[in-house]
Amino acid sequence: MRILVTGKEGQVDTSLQVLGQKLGLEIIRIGLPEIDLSQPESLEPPVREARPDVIISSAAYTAVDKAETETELAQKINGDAPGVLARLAAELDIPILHLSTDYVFAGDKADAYTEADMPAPVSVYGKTKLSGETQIRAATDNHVILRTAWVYSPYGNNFVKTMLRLGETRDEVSVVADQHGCPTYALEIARALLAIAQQVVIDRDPTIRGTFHLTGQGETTWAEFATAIFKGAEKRGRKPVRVNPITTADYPTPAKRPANSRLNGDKLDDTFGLRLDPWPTSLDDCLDRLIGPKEEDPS
Ligand SMILES: NC(=O)C1=CN([C@@H]2O[C@H](COP(=O)(O)OP(=O)(O)OC[C@H]3O[C@@H](n4cnc5c(N)ncnc54)[C@H](OP(=O)(O)O)[C@@H]3O)[C@@H](O)[C@H]2O)C=CC1
Ligand SMILES: Cc1cn([C@H]2C[C@H](O)[C@@H](COP(=O)(O)OP(=O)(O)O[C@H]3O[C@@H](C)C(=O)[C@@H](O)[C@H]3O)O2)c(=O)[nH]c1=O
Repeated sequence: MRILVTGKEGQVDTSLQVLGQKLGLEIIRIGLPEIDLSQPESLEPPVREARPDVIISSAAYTAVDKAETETELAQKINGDAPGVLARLAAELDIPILHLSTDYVFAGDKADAYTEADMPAPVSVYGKTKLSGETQIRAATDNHVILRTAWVYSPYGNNFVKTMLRLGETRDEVSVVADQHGCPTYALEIARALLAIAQQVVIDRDPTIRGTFHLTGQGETTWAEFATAIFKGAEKRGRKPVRVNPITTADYPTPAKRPANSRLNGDKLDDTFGLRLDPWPTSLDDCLDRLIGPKEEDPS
């Protein structure tokens, strides 16, 4: 099976490459400089040439705060490029898997969001990602849109790596404690994407198409997540770092973020029999890869 993936240095595309190689799958990654999603038509030649069995649309403009001022660029990359990719998938009569985000939701719901809930993004990033979803749905029914959240991994940039970097020079870090979500490990996303890709390539059943939520099991806040990262790092020989829990108002940012962006993953489990590992289990694996194994307990 030939799997075309957009993105070359990102968290999910690298995880797909790492896992795909292990499983003996042919992963073809396309990205800068040969294609530039801000010029979506640049996708056409490499996609046609690759003749893939399935497309995974992973690349995106993910700088949430910068998107507030680079609105047009974010719209081209997150909104229009997935639309072009989906039209190409339709023309080639192949399925497209696309990653979207928890930030399509406003964050004012008390419970975890389901696929039946109405998106109402509060940031430019969220709005442009929602536009990508809409353009994909308009282009082809042969799609699987997977909304994920709070992605971390040994690759690219993410919150875990930011905390570890800050912890090198500080004894205390202030982190917001009133935003709730589900940290998700990119290698687990890759595992799910490859399993779903294999199913949709051989099975045209419309019930395994549509929109699904895909996050690590469990929920937390950024402050609790940071605490777990520093505890895990300490078990691997790093110095202790205290987390000072603060409110969103104490940490002003250009982009507004949802207070609650927890996603309910039941539909994915019911449809594909897939549940990702709990986030603390995946965080352990990520820290093993970033720092090394836990030190022996002397007792
Ligand atoms: N990160 C997160 O917390 C979350 C991510 N998602 C979604 O999951 C998907 C994967 O995210 P993740 O792997 O973390 O993203 P990353 O930011 O790690 O990677 C994004 C990839 O997109 C590429 N890219 C950006 N701009 C362009 C462009 N103009 N032309 C070609 N390629 C470009 C980047 O290339 P380069 O490195 O060269 O810039 C990089 O390979 C995205 O669709 C994202 O919206 C959803 C929820 C949470
Ligand atoms: C670095 C830092 C961040 N924060 C806050 C800011 C923010 O509210 C929260 C997370 O910060 P970040 O900027 O790392 O994360 P952010 O860019 O908001 O992450 C989002 O990325 C996009 C791509 C998504 O799709 C989302 O699911 C989500 O993962 O933590 C602190 O409170 N203290 C800190 O020292």
